[in-house]
This record gives sequence, structure tokens and C-alpha cells, in this order.
Amino acid sequence: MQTITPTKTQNLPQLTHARNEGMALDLDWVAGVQANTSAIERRAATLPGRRSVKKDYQAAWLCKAISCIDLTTLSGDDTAGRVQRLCAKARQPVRPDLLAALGMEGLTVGAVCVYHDMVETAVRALDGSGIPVAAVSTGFPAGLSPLHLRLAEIGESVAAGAREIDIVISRRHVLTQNWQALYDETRQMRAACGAAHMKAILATGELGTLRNVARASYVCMMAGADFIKTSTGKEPVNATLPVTLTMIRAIRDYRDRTGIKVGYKPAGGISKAKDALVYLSLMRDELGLPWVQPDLFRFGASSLLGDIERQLEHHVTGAYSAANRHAMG
Ligand SMILES: O=C[C@H](O)COP(=O)(O)O
Repeated sequence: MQTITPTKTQNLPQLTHARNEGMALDLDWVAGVQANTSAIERRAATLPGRRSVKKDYQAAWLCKAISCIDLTTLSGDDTAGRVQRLCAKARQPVRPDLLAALGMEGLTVGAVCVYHDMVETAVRALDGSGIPVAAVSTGFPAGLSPLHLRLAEIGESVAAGAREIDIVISRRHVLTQNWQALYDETRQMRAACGAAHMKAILATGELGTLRNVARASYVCMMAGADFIKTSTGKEPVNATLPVTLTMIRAIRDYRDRTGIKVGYKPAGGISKAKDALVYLSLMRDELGLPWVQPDLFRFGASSLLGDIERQLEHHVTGAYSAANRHAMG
């Protein structure tokens, strides 16, 4: 991988591109989308074995990864205290002496991601930091509550201060190939988000085939998604490399045909620094350096930061600390 220069303050996703306003649903385009599963799986299998960056370059990429994390807690037993501790970690993701040694003072995560009920707590806890709060809305994780309630939930999350909304799509519309229904619903959600950025969670582990993943990606982008996101973290299978290749190639094709850049968020089960490096490298190879910035790339992850911090500590001090010294919330 070539050298990248991490920016020190990643507070706001400062858009370097026009927002995706969406377009009319193009059913012919959707119908023409295919996915060559065996070729995608073959290519994905080669990715983890590729030679990785080392030493200072690796530390720089790991700092970049931190700036792209949506630091997440989405548990039934979330409390205000846990969210406040998570927000403190978001502001200071790595020990100050380590950041000073790396010349990365001021580094923060990309956002904090919580359930609607925790939005106000997180907004207060992040006050003055510039770190946005992302809310999972629309009846997360299944998305099976009535549409008017899902839309109202978006409005309430935005009113509570969420600047990013992670919506869940209706899997049943994908499984029945009802692209019009998926488009109409997602379009209404995008309108309800207003100025807040919308990440469309496909729940790829429940979509059956990579072709469905690809088609759902296009429909969500046509409906105006600012990001497409793999998973809620609650499906039996969450972010994978074959799904990632499928989705980011859809993003590339959408950019080539419309000129519009849509972001990508793999989420669920990404907990190791070495995996984060594979994702960043893949984004750079397939889409280019703009897609390794927080305005176009995020990791949805609850525990990845802890492992990255351990690796950075080892880089600076030569020693590893125990994983339990890196609690998130
Ligand atoms: O969107 C984020 C995911 O729910 C986080 O999943 P994780 O706990 O497996 O990192």
C-alpha cells in the first residue's frame, strides 16, 4: 500500500463531494445487474493474504482507520453511563501519550452510533467535539414496524440531534424483487432525514444472493442513500469481503454513470486491526483514496478500536497490553 497522510482532526465528515440526491428508479438498470459469485469469492479469498504495510505506514493506516470508525453500542442493556463512557472514548480514542508519540494529537473517531433513545445523551456527551451522532432508526434491526412509525422515528432522531441516520431496508422487498417498493420506501426515509446523512443498511446476510445485494445497493443509491452499509451487526452473517466487493463495485459503477460518490460502511464482526487494514486497502484499490476518508468510508464496529489501540501501543512502546485494558463503554 502506498503512504497516506492521516488528518489530525476528523470531527465532521466534511464533504469533498456533492451529496447523493438520488434519481428516478431505473428498473432496466437494476434488472441488468448481475454478480459473478464464484469470481467475487475467488478474488475475496486472495485479499487477507496480501502483503500488508509495516511499521510507521501501518501506524498511519491504523490512525486512518480510527478516524473512520462509527464507534457503536447497540445493546438492549445500553445505559446513559455506558454511552457517556463510549463518547469519552470517541473524543480520546487512544492514550494521549501514544497519540503524541505518533504526532496524532486531536485524532477522534468518525461518529458515535447508538439507538434513538441514547441520541440526546450522546449529543450532550460529545458537545463541542464536532463528532456527529448516528442513530439507528426505522425499527432497527428488523425494520418491520409500520412505515409511518419508522419515518416518525427518523424525524425524532434528527430532532434529538442525530446528524446521521442508519436506516434498515425492508429485506422482504428484496427477496420478492419488489424494487419499486424498496425504492419508494427508502426515498421517503431519505426525505425524512432532511439534512442528516442517510446510511442504508442492507442486512446482506438476509438477502440470499450477491445479485440481490448488488441490486439492492443500486436501488438504495437511486433513492438517495449517502452511504450503503452491509449489516446491523445482528444478522447471523454480517460484513464479509465478497459482499464488500459486490457493494463497492456497485458504488463505482454508480459513480461512473452519474458522477455521484456514495460512501460505504461495512459493519458487524470487524474487530481486528489487520482486518481493518484489508478493508482500507480494498477501498483504495477499487475506488481510490477519496474512499478512505470518513466522509466516504466508515467501519461500524463496537470493539475494533480496542485492538487498533493495542497495535498502536505495541508500535510505540514495543509491548502489548491486555485486551481488557481497552474497554469501550
Ligand atoms: O453497526 C455496527 C454493528 O452493530 C457493530 O457490530 P459489532 O458489535 O460486531 O462490531
